[in-house]
Amino acid sequence: MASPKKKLQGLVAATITPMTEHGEINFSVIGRYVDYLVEEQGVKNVFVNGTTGEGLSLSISERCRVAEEWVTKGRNKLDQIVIHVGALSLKESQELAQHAAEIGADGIAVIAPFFLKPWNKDALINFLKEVAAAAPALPFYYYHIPALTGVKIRAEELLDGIQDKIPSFQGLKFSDTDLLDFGQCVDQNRQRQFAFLFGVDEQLLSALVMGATGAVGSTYNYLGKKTKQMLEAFERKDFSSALSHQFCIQRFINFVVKLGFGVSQTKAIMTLVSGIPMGPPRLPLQKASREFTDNAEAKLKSLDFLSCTDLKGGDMEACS
Ligand SMILES: CC(=O)N[C@H](C=O)[C@@H](O)[C@H](O)[C@H](O)CO
Ligand SMILES: CC(=O)C(=O)O
Repeated sequence: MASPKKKLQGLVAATITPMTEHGEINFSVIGRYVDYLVEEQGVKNVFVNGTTGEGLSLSISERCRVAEEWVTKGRNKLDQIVIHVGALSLKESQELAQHAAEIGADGIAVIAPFFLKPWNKDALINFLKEVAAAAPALPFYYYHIPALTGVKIRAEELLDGIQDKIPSFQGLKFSDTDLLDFGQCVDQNRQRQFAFLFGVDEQLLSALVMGATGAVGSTYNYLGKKTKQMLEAFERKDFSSALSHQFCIQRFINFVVKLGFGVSQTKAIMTLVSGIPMGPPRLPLQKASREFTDNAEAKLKSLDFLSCTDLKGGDMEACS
């Protein structure tokens, strides 16, 4: 059985894949990106080539090169680097898993194949098992994101007996709002040392109550520090501060969701907050509009998520 050096816990940033204006991957800024996460956001775990990283929009060789760059630049700086290796083709997924093992990644994660879909638990488990077997020494995480894959097999059902089939199974990344399903994953696996990583950043506090051991999300790229304050308040059982922090984060996410929020917008926000050019997304996604970026910037400033000198105290709505 694969045994991670340390259980994956706390915040995990779902990394953005930086691109040039011409749509090529901008490998040159990944080193700076690692330093920014560690030094400015206090985030030391990353989830590479997932939804936010446009993993499914990259070629296999690009995915390998991105993974290599994170592993190289993250060495001695990051705690854990998990590579998403899900693909529609089992062969490609296995190739990516093997590659992740070769370069020394700390774990692999896989989504359900989403074009020709597994229609029941056994079909999905069989697919996942074959991918995991290509990198048997690497901790394996199932990435549950039914709204995007269309595969609605409940995580609770999938986890039942999963280690018998996939000995390297170490945890779940749960990107859904069904807290009954999530809570039952935790409740039914109490004896096992699984990582339960929640993936809906605006609802993380509810998932912590249900037993989440960590979180993977796009907003931890730029709200990592803020979210850590919430985790710390929760740890010390100061639930009223934890709730204030969650509401503060919600005010921002609610604002951008109403404007239309996705990977393109995440790239624009991260460029603003970190100063590192993340560039446009790759087609079929389209670049966030100037209007979006201006509105997001004003909101970030008023919530004090972005240092600013041009706002008067009266215009601020910063939370403690
Ligand atoms: C669909 C999607 O990309 N979900 C992300 C991770 O799973 C989240 O981090 C969201 O971006 C975040 O919760 C904001 O809605
Ligand atoms: C949010 C997340 O986990 C992803 O981008 O894959």
